[in-house]
Amino acid sequence: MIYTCTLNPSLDYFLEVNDFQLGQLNRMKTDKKMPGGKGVNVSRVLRRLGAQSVALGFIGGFTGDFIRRQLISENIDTDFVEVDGDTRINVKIKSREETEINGLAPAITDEQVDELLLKLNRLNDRDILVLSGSVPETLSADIYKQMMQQIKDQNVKVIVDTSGPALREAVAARPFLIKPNQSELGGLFNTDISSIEEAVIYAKKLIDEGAENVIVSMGGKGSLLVNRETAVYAEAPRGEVKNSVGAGDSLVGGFLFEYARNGDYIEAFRYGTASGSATAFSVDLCSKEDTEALLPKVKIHQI
Ligand SMILES: Nc1ncnc2c1ncn2[C@@H]1O[C@H](COP(=O)(O)OP(=O)(O)OP(=O)(O)O)[C@@H](O)[C@H]1O
Ligand SMILES: O=P(O)(O)OC[C@@]1(O)O[C@H](CO)[C@@H](O)[C@@H]1O
Repeated sequence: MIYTCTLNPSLDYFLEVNDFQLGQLNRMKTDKKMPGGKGVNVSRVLRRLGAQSVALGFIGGFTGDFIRRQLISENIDTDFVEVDGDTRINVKIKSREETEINGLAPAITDEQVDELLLKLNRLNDRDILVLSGSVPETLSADIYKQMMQQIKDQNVKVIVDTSGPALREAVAARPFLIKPNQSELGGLFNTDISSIEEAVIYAKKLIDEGAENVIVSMGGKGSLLVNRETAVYAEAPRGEVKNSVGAGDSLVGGFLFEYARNGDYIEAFRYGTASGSATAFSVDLCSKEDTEALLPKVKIHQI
């Protein structure tokens, strides 16, 4: 089974404004509320592609209820820990440019953390655990590392998609896969990464620090897969971008879906890149049909 864990999920409030003006009254053209947070998106992508998963993490309040109800309506299993405050609302403004304002997490107690950690005891070597998204302010930045250390003898494959100190700490616990985007990768080394060659150099440093596979997502430029054996670049297909929120989560979901199906890294990488692009070209997350139509357009280059 694939488990996704979202410590900081969100109700994503998407709104479209014709010509967004800072400091003015703007009126919306359209709006939409969606369950969000990186692990939640991975679960939704997996479902759309045809795979089951269990969504773990913390939810609370009316926004948390909304997320749970939406996931259940999409036939996604949930096993969240309830917290007292409301799950945050993240605002995604689409105008000439995309602007995001992500909210603050509700407080989480030590008992609630223990309740989540207890759920990990049931995982075994046939399971995959996706630890995705930011760490709530009230939790320790090394929480992902702690979770991985707790289950290290259960031989679970762990994927980590986060940034900053939480990612740096998690790398030391030897994840199967990490997926920083270009700026998150640069952020780990206090540098700006501007080329594929530079991204390979820094991805290799993360392999030396403990990650087994590193996928660097680079928006419209595509993505990079680096491990001890290979370094490959996938050129993303071109198309009209409708909403890039969740493109990175779709890359993770698509990779996992195909990897769980046939165990081939390169084909999984191609599928993930196509899923990311299919999401960027859709209003919601990718569909299986759109993803598979893009597969032949993802060009893989050995580096
Ligand atoms: N403009 C685009 N055109 C084509 N493909 C895209 C575009 N933007 C994203 N993608 C696809 O989606 C993948 C992931 O995108 P990106 O690097 O933006 O992830 P991210 O920054 O983690 O996104 P998010 O945090 O919103 O989920 C890319 O590797 C690419 O395959
Ligand atoms: O604040 P975080 O946890 O880093 O990111 C949260 C978020 O921006 O990421 C998802 C897209 O990847 C959205 O659904 C959600 O709003």
